[in-house]
Amino acid sequence: MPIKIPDSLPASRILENENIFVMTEYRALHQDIRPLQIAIVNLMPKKIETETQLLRLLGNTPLQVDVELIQMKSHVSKNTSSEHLFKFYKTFDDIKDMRFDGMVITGAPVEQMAFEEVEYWDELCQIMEWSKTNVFSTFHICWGAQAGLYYHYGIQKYPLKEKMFGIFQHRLCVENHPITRGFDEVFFVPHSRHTEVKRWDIENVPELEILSVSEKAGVYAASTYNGRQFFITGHSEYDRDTLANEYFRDLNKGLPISLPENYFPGNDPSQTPLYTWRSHANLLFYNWLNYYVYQTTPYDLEQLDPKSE
Ligand SMILES: CC(=O)SCCNC(=O)CCNC(=O)[C@H](O)C(C)(C)COP(=O)(O)OP(=O)(O)OC[C@H]1O[C@@H](n2cnc3c(N)ncnc32)[C@H](O)[C@@H]1OP(=O)(O)O
Ligand SMILES: N[C@@H](CCO)C(=O)O
Repeated sequence: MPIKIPDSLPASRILENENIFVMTEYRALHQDIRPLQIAIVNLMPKKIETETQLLRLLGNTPLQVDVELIQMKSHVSKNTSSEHLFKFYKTFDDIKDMRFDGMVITGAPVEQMAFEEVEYWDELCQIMEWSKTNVFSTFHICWGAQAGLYYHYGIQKYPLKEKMFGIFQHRLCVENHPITRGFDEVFFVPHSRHTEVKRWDIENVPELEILSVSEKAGVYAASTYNGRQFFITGHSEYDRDTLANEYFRDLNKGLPISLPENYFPGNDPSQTPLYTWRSHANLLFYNWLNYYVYQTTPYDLEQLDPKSE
């Protein structure tokens, strides 16, 4: 939340230079407050698990958040019951005339096929196109980030020789960026993917800025300069045991899988994994919701400007 201090207090200028959010008294008096409208396009197979993970993070602010869960009309989910989807989810047709302050597009286990082979690709493209006019800021995760970078900017994904699997160390590329406010100089995030986007492909797009990288896991976070789109290649939302579940799943199926890096104490899979990315995840979602949604979205969503990429 912003701090309200007299304009002339020395801390005001210092904190403003650090991008710490300082609100003038005038703005504080005139700020209208309403619940934020957030859509979650849930493409993950185990949708209840993902809903819980994302809602835990989106619920960790003093802001009121109204959430719409969105499923794909053009895909029948194998791993989440139709009862659950019928009860709690809407489709794009139901929401296309609405506007949202924020939207999350999740990962999906379809990264090893071409985008165009994904059953719901056309529908997702429709949603991503619509997001330019009907959503203030869109937060893309893992395959969702690859899909967004490809759809909006023509950026390709490439297969990795070995699955990027584990908890990797990251560093910031931009000093005092509001989305990374309060982050430690190095921080840890889970990655679990067979493909990657290349740093130079993103650097070649003038609208995009790289915010964080990992020596081992590559680009972690990028955004448009105006903050209307964020692309996050890791899974900060994952629970303590999500990578363990993926590891044992593949092991039991006889699939080639290495131990997740930097995850089980002593690399012993019988040990409980150390949860080293939770504070990062909370801060990332908190900062997005506060700085790129709540403080900047129009009070009247009908006044939303189209995204200028
Ligand atoms: C790169 C990232 O974004 S990582 C994010 C993805 N991470 C995860 O999904 C982690 C958890 N997932 C899992 O543990 C596994 O995917 C499981 C256990 C849910 C299912 O694994 P499997 O038994 O190998 O495969 P299964 O055939 O059941 O599911 C594969 C998924 O891909 C979907 N899929 C397969 N082919 C296509 C296609 N052409 N178009 C769209 N979806 C497809 C399936 O429908 C299913 O997803 P759904 O449940 O949403 O319908
Ligand atoms: N995180 C995914 C990768 C596949 O897209 C899994 O392990 O299921």
